Amino acid sequence: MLEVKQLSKTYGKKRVLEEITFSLKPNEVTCLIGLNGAGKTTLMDTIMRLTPYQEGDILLDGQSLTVDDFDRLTYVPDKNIIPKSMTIQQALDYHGTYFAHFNEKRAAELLDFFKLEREEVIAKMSKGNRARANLLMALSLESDYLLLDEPFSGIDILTRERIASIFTTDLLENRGVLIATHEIQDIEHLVDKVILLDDGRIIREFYPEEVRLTEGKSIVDVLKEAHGHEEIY
Ligand SMILES: Nc1ncnc2c1ncn2[C@@H]1O[C@H](COP(=O)(O)OP(=O)(O)OP(=O)(O)O)[C@@H](O)[C@H]1O
Repeated sequence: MLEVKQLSKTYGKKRVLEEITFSLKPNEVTCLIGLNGAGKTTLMDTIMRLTPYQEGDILLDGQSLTVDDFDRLTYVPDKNIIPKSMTIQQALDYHGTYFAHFNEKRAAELLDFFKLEREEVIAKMSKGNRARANLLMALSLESDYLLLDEPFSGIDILTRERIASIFTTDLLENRGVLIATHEIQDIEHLVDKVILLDDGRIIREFYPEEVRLTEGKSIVDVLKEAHGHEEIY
């Protein structure tokens, strides 16, 4: 289990994460939602130690996360992670050379799933195909937890559906997934747990299936309600 405990972070004098506590379990898809600037990317960057934090702890299976643990976590940030001059094949070779936990068989399955060609050059690909290529590289690495920041941003509905459908295949095995997205409707049916961030704080953590059954509300309803916009949005 990956646990974030009482995590607080400031940028200069501004506190952007405030006593964040939650956990990710294997086999569970957790969706991180919140309006622009709520702190979703900062939280992911902080977990991955791309930016320092001031208070709190991040634990993996009960022990504080160390640099040796980072091959158990894969992060797909909200930007292209592959040098644009590379072909898909070159990027796969690069990953195979530098990451001991690269799984070539998995990469071949994902190429097929995402309908990508090995000779395609990243620079010449559409945004949607680049998003698929990023996921291809990330998911070809064996890891226990997957952190995805806005994997659907700027991507057409069919490509979004194709990407989202990866969660229903066994290509993810039993990873714990944290996914930050504004495209909530695309993954509503796949999400086990939701964390609602507002201004650096968790203001609600819930199981959408439970909320649907007991309150008749969707994830978007809960988000709108939290911000007092039941009628508009
Ligand atoms: N490098 C930085 N320096 C200073 N402040 C920053 C920096 N990065 C982010 N922030 C601030 O931290 C807060 C959280 O930003 P963050 O990008 O994490 O939000 P987000 O929820 O991911 O937003 P979005 O949905 O727009 O991607 C914002 O107030 C933002 O201005």
